[in-house]
Amino acid sequence: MAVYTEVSDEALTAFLSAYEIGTLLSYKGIAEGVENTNFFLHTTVGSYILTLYEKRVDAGDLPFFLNLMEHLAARGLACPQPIAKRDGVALGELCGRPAVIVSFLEGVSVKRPNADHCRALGVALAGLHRAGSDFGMRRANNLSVESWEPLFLAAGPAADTVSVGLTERVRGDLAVLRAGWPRGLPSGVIHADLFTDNVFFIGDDLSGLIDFYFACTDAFAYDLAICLNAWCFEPDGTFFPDKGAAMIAGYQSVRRLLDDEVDALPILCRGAALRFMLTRLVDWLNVPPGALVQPKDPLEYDRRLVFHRSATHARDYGWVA
Ligand SMILES: Nc1ncnc2c1ncn2[C@@H]1O[C@H](COP(=O)(O)OP(=O)(O)OP(=O)(O)O)[C@@H](O)[C@H]1O
Ligand SMILES: N[C@@H](CCO)C(=O)O
Repeated sequence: MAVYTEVSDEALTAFLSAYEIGTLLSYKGIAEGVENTNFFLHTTVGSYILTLYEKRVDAGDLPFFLNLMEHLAARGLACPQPIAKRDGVALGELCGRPAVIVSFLEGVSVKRPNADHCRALGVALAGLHRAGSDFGMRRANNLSVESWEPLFLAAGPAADTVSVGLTERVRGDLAVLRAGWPRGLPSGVIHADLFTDNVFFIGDDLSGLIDFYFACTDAFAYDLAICLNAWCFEPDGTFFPDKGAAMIAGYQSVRRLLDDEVDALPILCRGAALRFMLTRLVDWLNVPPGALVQPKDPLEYDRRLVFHRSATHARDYGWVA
């Protein structure tokens, strides 16, 4: 359950009075997710998602995220659409937090994706990169390589209480990643958090993408690396080459990877794994008192890093020429 900010009936009713979405029938806090506070809203007009943005979302970035979702939907991508208030503005404030209502997407996320799911995700990811190619706004990735050492310092010596030797392992990764992080790769709008819980399927068909609140301007192949980490490993760190191969083939059926991107894939995957291990580690060590949230296990990504440290070529992830 990720509800960091409680919302009373009275506060929500007052908030909704600025919208033309009917009368509130019910609302419920949503269990999934760890970053923001989400409620399912059911009104006399339809179903919606109300999001109150929490610590990792800078209110100044919300126009980028909201305009991006509208831009992508206008190019046929199935993603939530911000609902504007009567004044034409989608961004509001509720219980002291920036708040937005978006359209509800049907579909379910898959907990254990198979190779077909991975292929479909690869196709959708490349489609997102293409649809975003003419988006007029930019946003730096504030969770890229430069942020990882400050994140690790925020975890501090308590890191080794989570896993013996974690500090030493992370220092080794940081040294390699800082020295070899690729620059100048083909870049543009990326999602940067396209985990299985942010992708919906109806039957075997991918039906929607959500949670664009880490979207930014960065290397397309880094987005693929994030997805390889999130979709092609077991929690114990086992990598499934058939899933990686399917995802990369799906991606390349829409957008072929350049040689530089292929060469960079192993270090991009290692960096992506470290990024999510570190944000999970900080959250694991800093659950706000009273927050209803189940933090995600950083060691799932510590175990993925064992695989990445030994990978030397994109072939290790299922890429074929
Ligand atoms: N537009 C939507 N339509 C349907 N369900 C949605 C929508 N947006 C969010 N949800 C539901 O709410 C859950 C949490 O949403 P979201 O992933 O955006 O929260 P979060 O805190 O950012 O989570 P994460 O940990 O993935 O970053 C989703 O897993 C999904 O079940
Ligand atoms: N999808 C992320 C949470 C949002 O950063 C994770 O699973 O660690």
